[in-house]
This record gives sequence, structure tokens and C-alpha cells, in this order.
Amino acid sequence: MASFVIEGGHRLCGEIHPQGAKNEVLQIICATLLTAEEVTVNNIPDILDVNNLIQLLREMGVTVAKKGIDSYSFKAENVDLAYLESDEFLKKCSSLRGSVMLIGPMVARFGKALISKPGGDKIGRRRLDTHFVGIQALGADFRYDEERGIYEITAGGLQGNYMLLDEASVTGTANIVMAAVLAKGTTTIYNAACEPYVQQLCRLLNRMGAKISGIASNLLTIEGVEALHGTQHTVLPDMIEVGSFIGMAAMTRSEITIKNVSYENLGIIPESFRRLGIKIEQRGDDIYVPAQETYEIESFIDGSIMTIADATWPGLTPDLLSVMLVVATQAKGSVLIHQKMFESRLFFVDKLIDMGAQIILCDPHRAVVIGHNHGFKLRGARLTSPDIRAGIALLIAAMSAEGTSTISNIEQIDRGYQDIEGRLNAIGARITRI
Ligand SMILES: CC(=O)N[C@H]1[C@@H](OP(=O)(O)OP(=O)(O)OC[C@H]2O[C@@H](n3ccc(=O)[nH]c3=O)[C@H](O)[C@@H]2O)O[C@H](CO)[C@@H](O)[C@@H]1O
Ligand SMILES: C=C(OP(=O)(O)O)C(=O)O
Repeated sequence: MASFVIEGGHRLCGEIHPQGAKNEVLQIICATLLTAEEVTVNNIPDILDVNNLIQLLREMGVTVAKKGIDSYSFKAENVDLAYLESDEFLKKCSSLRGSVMLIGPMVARFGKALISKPGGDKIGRRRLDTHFVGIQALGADFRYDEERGIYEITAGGLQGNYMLLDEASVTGTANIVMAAVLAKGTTTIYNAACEPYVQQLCRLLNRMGAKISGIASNLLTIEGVEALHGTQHTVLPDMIEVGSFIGMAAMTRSEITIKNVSYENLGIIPESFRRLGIKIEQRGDDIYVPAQETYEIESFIDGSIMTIADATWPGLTPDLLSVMLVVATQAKGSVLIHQKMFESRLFFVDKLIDMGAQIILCDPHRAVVIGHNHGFKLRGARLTSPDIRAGIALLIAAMSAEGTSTISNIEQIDRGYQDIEGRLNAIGARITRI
């Protein structure tokens, strides 16, 4: 298990480039299974979750070629269906949340998918009902094999249908869309998730020959087609990384420029940081964050205390709440952070409290943060990274703290952030991997 040793108190200065979006690329890579032709994907981040998924596809028989520094081509001409039954495949799926999105394409193209309970962050219950109910609505049979602990989905041929999802699940919507593109007839998905990840998937599928309309809304209509063909795709910048860098700049009182952020795809993220009092300037497609000695959390118009809560898109992504919480610890004022979606994502605040932050954890979903307004610096500490976003939030806390901190279990951070210490050290951080 690797660790980061962080010397706190150094300001950052300069430009930083966000990597390609993890949650988009996981969908896109799975979608390449929908055709026997070559699909080239650009701007793929070099991170653990993505590399594991690429490796999994290779082992499934997909021809994967590295075309450039961040470009790969995928050709799923000879998929080894027997491998998909093997314990080895199922074990690998269980360590990777993104593997759940193999179901849609596999059922659509080969009529069968097996999957073990997918991995990912341990941040509370993460049910898969939406995925299975949606694919069942297209005519697939679904069975849970208790002995092997696996889900088995089979279909003689999928048939388009109307469905109203019980929740706007991101990966669930992706799975159903990928199944529906090759189904007979028309599928309508109401209460579909419409995060940029899903939008990008739909655009890719349309370039492959699919007929999807309603992209960016919560009502998707998919006219099934006989087959899909090869194409090219470029992954958007990772909006969670962009948000993480905004928070990092504010917390360390640094002046940085985040390059090529695809501003139009950031939704409410910039405004949410502005509500914490952080100044952000859009400069073309870059975000400039000036050095700020202080930032003051806004109140609501009626004077009541600000709440920052997650919601499905175009609401605020839950993946940035840990970062916003940490940033609030040095703001002027108070804020209620309300993590509605996940049940166990706020427990890392105990570590921030040990570092000197003023936080009241009201319940597993809500924490009140009373900012220090930089009047008191957090203290360096020995920390461990419980999940990817708490990990980056703790890294931010450590970078702003007095003294040296150690963060263990940084594999959690590596799941989603490419060479994070290299990129941050290049603009002034002092982070060592041991
Ligand atoms: C690989 C990937 O893409 N992971 C992302 C994806 O996970 P994932 O697709 O697994 O998450 P879901 O969208 O299915 O749901 C996330 C959580 O929110 C709850 N929920 C969801 C929708 C809703 O309307 N109400 C509700 O309460 C679910 O029960 C679940 O606990 O989306 C999450 C929500 O943006 C992000 O945190 C994850 O980073
Ligand atoms: C929760 C996340 O990832 P995963 O869905 O892969 O666990 C995340 O990216 O914040």
C-alpha cells in the first residue's frame, strides 16, 4: 500500500491541465463492445480504474492498440465468450465499478452477460436495480446465482420498450442505452440520467450509427438499429478534477489557471464554488482562480445559512461534495454540506476534525462546517484515504496544513487522478510517494 507524504503550507502557481473524465471513459470503453469495427478513443486518462478496464477488455479478446500518448483503439471482433464465464473474469469485475457497464453491450450484441457484484468506492449502499429492471424491460432474463455470487442476464433478442426509471442512475442509464441501441423497435427512457458522461456516450453511439434523441435531457428516445460501426471519440476534461483544482487553489490561497476545462460542460460546478465565496474567472475555455486571502460563504437570499447539496444532473454532482466540505473549513462563515445520495461518504470528516477543522457531523448525510477564515491552520496528520474523493479532499487539507502529513491507501486516489503528485509538484506542491 503506497502513501503520500505532504509538506503543507506551499502555495501553488501556474497552469494545470485536467485529465480526461474517468466516469465518461468507463462508459465509452464498454460501448466499444457494441461493434466488431474499430473505435478509437482519445484523451484517455492513465488511471487505475481505466487501465484495469482496458486490461479486462484485452482479456475478453478485444484487440486494443495504443495509438498515442492518450489514445487507444478497440476492436471487439473476436470476443471470447467462454472467458466471460470464468472465475478470473468475475473476480476482476468485482474490483471495478465500471465493469457493470459491460452488461448492456454484452446482452445487446451476444445475448448474454455475467457479472459479479461490481467494486468501486465503499461509500454506502449502491444498488443496481435500475440497471437490471431496465434491461429486463427490454426482454432480458435476469438471474442471481447465489452460490457463485453472480448476476446472469440472457436475452433471445431485445425489444424496445417504454420505461420510467425509479432513479436517474448514471451507470444504469448508460447500461440501458447501450442495450437499447441494438434492440428491435423504439425504447423510451424517462427519468434518464443526463450527466455529460451520458451525453457523451449517446453522441458516440450516434456516431457509431445509433439513433438516439433527447440527448442532455431526462427523456431519451432510442430507435434500435441492426448493427453499429467504428468511429472516433474524444473524452471531455474531467469535471470532478476541475472542481478539485478550484478547491485546492482556494484552500492553499494559490493563483492557478486550469486549462481547457470545457466550461459549457461544467454545469453548476463553477457557481457552486462561487457560493463558497471563491472567485473564479472564465477566460476563454480556461478557469483562472486568483490568489485569495479570504473567501466568504454566501447566505441564502433570506439570510439563512447556505446549504450545498448534491442532486442528479444538472444539479451538483455528489463527487465534489467532499472537496467543497474541505474548502469550507477555511472559509469565512458556515455551510451545511448535505450528501443526499451516498450514506457513508462523510465519515472522513473525523480526520479533518483531528486536523483542527470545525465540523459537526449531524448524521451520515449532513455536516455543518464552521470556517476558520484562515485564522487557524489545519495541523498535519497521519491520514488514510477511504475513497477516491475523500482521498483528494484529504490531500487538499494536507497541502494547506501546517507541518507534514501522511496519507496512506493512496491507491484510492490513483483510481481517479493521473500522476497527481507529479502534476501538483510541477506547480509548487511538495508531495512524495513512498
Ligand atoms: C463510474 C461512475 O460513473 N460512477 C459515478 C456514478 O455512479 P453510479 O452510476 O453507480 O451511481 P448512481 O447514479 O446509480 O447512484 C448513486 C447513488 O445515488 C442514489 N440516487 C441516484 C439517483 C437518484 O435520483 N437518487 C438517488 O438517491 C443511488 O441510490 C445511489 O446510492 O454516478 C454517481 C452519482 O453521480 C457518482 O457518484 C459516481 O462517481
Ligand atoms: C464514486 C466514484 O467512483 P466509482 O463509481 O467508480 O466508485 C467517483 O468517481 O467519485
